[in-house]
Amino acid sequence: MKGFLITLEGIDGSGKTTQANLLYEYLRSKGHKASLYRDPGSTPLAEKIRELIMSFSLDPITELLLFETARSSLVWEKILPDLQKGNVVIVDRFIDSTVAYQGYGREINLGTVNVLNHIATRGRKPDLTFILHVPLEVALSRIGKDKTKFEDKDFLRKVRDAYFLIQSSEKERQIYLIDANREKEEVFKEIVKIVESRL
Ligand SMILES: Nc1ncnc2c1ncn2[C@@H]1O[C@H](COP(=O)(O)OP(=O)(O)O)[C@@H](O)[C@H]1O
Ligand SMILES: Cc1cn([C@H]2C[C@H](O)[C@@H](COP(=O)(O)OP(=O)(O)O)O2)c(=O)[nH]c1=O
Repeated sequence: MKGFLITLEGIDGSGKTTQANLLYEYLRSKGHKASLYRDPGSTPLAEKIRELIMSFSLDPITELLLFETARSSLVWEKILPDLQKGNVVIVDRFIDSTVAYQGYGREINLGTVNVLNHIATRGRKPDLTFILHVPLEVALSRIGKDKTKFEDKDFLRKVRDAYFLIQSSEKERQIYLIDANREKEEVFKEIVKIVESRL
């Protein structure tokens, strides 16, 4: 399989974007061809869809389909071509977010979520996934006052538990649970060690 796909997952405020940026800069400094994307987003269409998702109150299925449409655009326009070129592709959120937020969080049938994830990604699974774990109170204090519709404590508790279930059930994948309630540099050291052992 060409290229290497790394995804960062975890509840809002767990530090994914911070670690994704650090990893991208690190890999480039080591001479790797690397790409950094966010899901939903990173194509003109997916960025528009991101705005729609965040600004409308949506029923769960419409929300699910919008996330999957954005992902399809990102996978087709960016991720698959970059992997084909042999890049290390880092994505801030991916399929596990949909299982956690729409599957467990919004209680949509998991089979439906998995089928749509498979269609949107053309079956390309991540080669390595980090789930960043922080206590809910820490995540909420990092987010601050400007909370989105996904950043309610009870909802995030369900999402947090879902990530634990994903990590313990998807045995055929490389999924690492990372204690992200530490200094950014400490968290990053652990991530880099794992990435280097896999590349
Ligand atoms: N290890 C950390 N310790 C303390 N604050 C952090 C840490 N990692 C990230 N932050 C801060 O928490 C906030 C959310 O981080 P971010 O990386 O955007 O998380 P996410 O992408 O998971 O929502 C930001 O203000 C960021 O600077
Ligand atoms: C990718 C994805 C994100 N989301 C949610 C999680 C986030 O609250 C929101 C926007 O993502 P994002 O801004 O990347 O999250 P964060 O606040 O952690 O930086 O979309 C889903 O509900 N399902 C999905 O499939």
